Formats: sequence, structure tokens, C-alpha cells
Amino acid sequence: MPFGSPSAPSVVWPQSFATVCQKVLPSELFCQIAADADAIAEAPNFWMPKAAILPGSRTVRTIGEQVIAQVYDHVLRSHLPCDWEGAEWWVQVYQPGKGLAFHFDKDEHMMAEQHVMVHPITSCILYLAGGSEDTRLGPTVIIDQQYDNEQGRAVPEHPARCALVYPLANQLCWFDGQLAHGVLDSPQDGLRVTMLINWWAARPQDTHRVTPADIVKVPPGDEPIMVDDLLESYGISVVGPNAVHVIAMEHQGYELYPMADENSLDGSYDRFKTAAAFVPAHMLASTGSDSEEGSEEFDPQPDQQAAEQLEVQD
Ligand SMILES: O=C(O)CCC(=O)C(=O)O
Ligand SMILES: [Fe+2]
Repeated sequence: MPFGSPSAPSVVWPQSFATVCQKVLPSELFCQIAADADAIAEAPNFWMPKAAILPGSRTVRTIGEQVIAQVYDHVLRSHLPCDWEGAEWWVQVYQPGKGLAFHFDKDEHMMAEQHVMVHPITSCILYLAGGSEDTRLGPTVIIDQQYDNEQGRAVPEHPARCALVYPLANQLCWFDGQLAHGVLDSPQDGLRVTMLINWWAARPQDTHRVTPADIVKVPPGDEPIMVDDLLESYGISVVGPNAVHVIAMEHQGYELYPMADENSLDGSYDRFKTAAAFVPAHMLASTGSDSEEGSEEFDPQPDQQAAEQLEVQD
């Protein structure tokens, strides 16, 4: 259902933004899909129809389909509405340190033919590689922005909330398929591989839902603040034995600003786990919205394109 129509479902903050569930696959199945990831990543997107997924009529043909059956049985079964038709899926292997521009998952055909954006009910990310004890790969960022077909643009223009989900091997993240999302570049060189499962409607064990109590708020102020520093001020670590994997963030008056690349931050890029800062909106406004240049007050060169434009592609 396109956002903007009267009966569009509302997205509940923060519950619909990200729920993560760890140790989703039995380890043998996890190793098999992780080993096949490179090969599958070369293939186009796959489709598994509902009848093949439902336990009563199940027919599983590949390891990927076995994963989908497992994800359905143990996680999504109780979260999908009745009227779903199947699951689209693919695998993504990232260049070291590279992320993915912000975008909406959508039906490409509907977009090309009818110029409307139709989203999956639920988008799922299964992390097939996840860094180590002391490194974190670029998080998936799910932002409080939807596409309004009537206005032909993403709204709100300046979202003030997002969820950061850090990769962890065998962790599944699912979120409302209408929401804009992307992957931050990372100062950490590690293999980032994900399997994406989009479902075109009871909480399982080991499930962590972002709750209002978990929301990290950017305090009012006039200075940019690195995501890492903000988390540290909350006593949150994304590495080590008490690492947190999903964080809901409220950033009223600030924009989330991805760092462009290793040239950012005067050579200290490698020190960071998360390549983004929250920057006061007025600092960004002073650069002009079409500018390719960074703000004078804020030295690191931001990835202007990723920060300001939502790519209408997947
Ligand atoms: O790999 C991720 O974390 C997200 C990938 C994604 O959103 C996509 O491929 O559409
Ligand atoms: Fe996506």
C-alpha cells in the first residue's frame, strides 16, 4: 500500500524500524549458505512462492530456500499478515569498507511501468558475516522516511529518527518494508555479506526488539557529534563482550551524516567503528542542498549524495 493513501498502515516507532534475532539458522545451515554466498551473489534475484514456504505444502530446492523456510518457521511466521504471496531473495557481497546508498526496496516493474513505488510488507537482512570481537562492519541504517507516491518524494525531508543495525553473523534483522535504508561505509576492512529476503504481514526467543527504553537521543547542542562518541556517552559499545547490535536513535535538529571515505576525518577514519556523525541541521543548510562541498564548520567531507538523496533504486 503506497504511503500517503488514507489507509496506509502507520509505521510504529521504534518497533517497526528494526527487530533483530540472533542465531537464526542452525550452524550447519549457516555455514552452507555462507560458503555459497559468493556464487549466489552473481545470480539475479530469486522468488519463492508462499505454497513452497508453508509447512503443509513445502518444497525446498536450494540452500537459499532452506534458509527462507527456517526464517519463516522460527521468526516471521507470526509477523506476516495473511495476504503475502512469497519471498524475493538475493545475496549481497560488499567491497571492503563500502556501503550502499540510501534507497527504498520496491517492485521495480511497478516503478518502471506505473511510476508508483510499491514496497515489500517486510524487509529482512540475514548477516552472513559480521566482523569480530573488536571490529564492527558498516551498520544498516533504517531511517524514518517513507516514499509518498502522491507527492512523488520521500517524507519527511529531514528525518529525526533512525535505527542502526550492526552486522553479526547469523543475525536476522527485519523491518517495515516501506522505510528508507542503506549501509554506511566502514573504516573497518572486513567481509560484509548479507542475504536479503523481502516478504511481499508473538515474539520468538532470542529476539530483541528496539523499545522506547533503548532510544539514544542526540542532546541539544551546536556541535557535530560522531555516532561512536554519542554511543560512548551512553555507555554503549558496539564491540567486545557486551556489544550492542541494534540501536534506535532520535536526532531532532540534527542530520545523520555518512562519512564519505578514508579521506575523511584527517586520517583518523580508522579509529571509528561507525562512519557517520550527527550534524546540526543549520550547519548543513549553510552549504546549500545541491552543494557537493562540505560545510565550512565541519571538516570531514560528507557523502553529500548519500546523505541528501534517496536513490529510487535497489
Ligand atoms: O546489506 C544490508 O545491510 C542491506 C542491503 C539492502 O538494503 C539491499 O540490498 O536492498
Ligand atoms: Fe534494501
